[in-house]
Amino acid sequence: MSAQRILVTGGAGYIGSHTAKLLNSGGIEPVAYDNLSTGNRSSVRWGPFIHGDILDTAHLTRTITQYEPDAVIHFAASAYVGESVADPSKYYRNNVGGTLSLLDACRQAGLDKVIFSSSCATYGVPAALPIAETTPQVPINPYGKTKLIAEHMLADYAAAFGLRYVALRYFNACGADPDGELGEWHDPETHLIPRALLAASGGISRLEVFGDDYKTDDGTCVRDYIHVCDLARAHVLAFDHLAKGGENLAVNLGTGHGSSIKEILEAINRITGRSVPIEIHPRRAGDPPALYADPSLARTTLGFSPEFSDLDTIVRTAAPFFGLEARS
Ligand SMILES: NC(=O)c1ccc[n+]([C@@H]2O[C@H](COP(=O)([O-])OP(=O)(O)OC[C@H]3O[C@@H](n4cnc5c(N)ncnc54)[C@H](O)[C@@H]3O)[C@@H](O)[C@H]2O)c1
Ligand SMILES: O=c1ccn([C@@H]2O[C@H](COP(=O)(O)OP(=O)(O)O[C@H]3O[C@H](CO)[C@H](O)[C@H](O)[C@H]3O)[C@@H](O)[C@H]2O)c(=O)[nH]1
Repeated sequence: MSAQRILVTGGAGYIGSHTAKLLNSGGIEPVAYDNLSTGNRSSVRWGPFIHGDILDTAHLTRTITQYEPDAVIHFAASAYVGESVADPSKYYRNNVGGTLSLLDACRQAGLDKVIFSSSCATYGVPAALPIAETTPQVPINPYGKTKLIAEHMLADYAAAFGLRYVALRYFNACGADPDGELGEWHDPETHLIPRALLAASGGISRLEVFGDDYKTDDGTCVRDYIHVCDLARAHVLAFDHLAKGGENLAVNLGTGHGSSIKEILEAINRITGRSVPIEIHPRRAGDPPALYADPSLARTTLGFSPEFSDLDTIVRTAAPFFGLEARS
């Protein structure tokens, strides 16, 4: 059998680069295809880099024809909830138009396996917790809507053209490569944990905490934080699943456990010895109070369970990128 290879759209980004590293360590060559709009060229180190846009169907088709990958993992997208409310055009173009372009390139070039980055944002404000895959998907912002439309596109292409897919609905990605080779590098950074670490290290004066009057145990929002290395491994398992002829799937990737913002700040203090200066701000528009997964379907279908997703490991791996030492 020839060596295995996977096209990784968004391979210069945060989750894409961690996944590329893991693929490479398992003997699968990742071919990163990225326009570097939010990704970093320096994060592509484990396979070829193609500078291209997913909206360019002809370029994608040529790339697939040239490299003959066994599957594509489709990370490339715009991924800021707030920005999607302010500029829905960008999100429908890049996330819906871009996914359509990719699926058509796959069809033209005869590539039939797609692993897709979906999101718990497709559920909106869930009626009940934990969130199972059967929970109605009623997104409350354009970002979540574009991810849901892409899931519908996958199902329709599967029915009409025999496409095979796994849609992975990530909860909150966080943490960094334990070897220190990759981290979460966004500019501007909007995610909670990197911003809290920036505040702890003096990179910003304080963390703005968006709301402390939610109906949660301590008043702050609760999220299901999953380590990026666990997410990366789930993609490898999803590829194995499709390669073995497994059925099409849409599964949650979370831990099943929710952590509040205050618990995150306590973990940072425990691991780094630094306290995070904070300022309480009003609630951020569109933030559900609590989101956490029922992770059982990913376990039974893909054999996936998180290994790195306890708060201490998350902070311990992320802290060095902000010049903070983790206490042993
Ligand atoms: N980070 C999270 O917590 C989270 C949660 C749920 C889902 N997701 C999804 O996971 C995927 C990866 O997220 P991330 O956090 O690594 O984001 P990221 O911004 O670090 O990575 C996205 C990558 O896609 C590239 N890209 C964007 N538009 C492109 C285009 N038109 N053509 C080619 N490349 C393009 C960017 O340059 C970047 O390298 C996204 O689809 C995102 O929606 C992320
Ligand atoms: O400076 C900050 C940043 C965030 N938060 C709060 O921390 C929590 C987590 O916020 P993030 O921005 O880190 O993450 P989100 O839950 O908003 O978004 C993440 O999960 C979404 C699904 O709900 C999408 O998939 C999205 O791509 C992904 O970043 C929220 O309550 C937010 O209000 C703050 O208080 N201050």
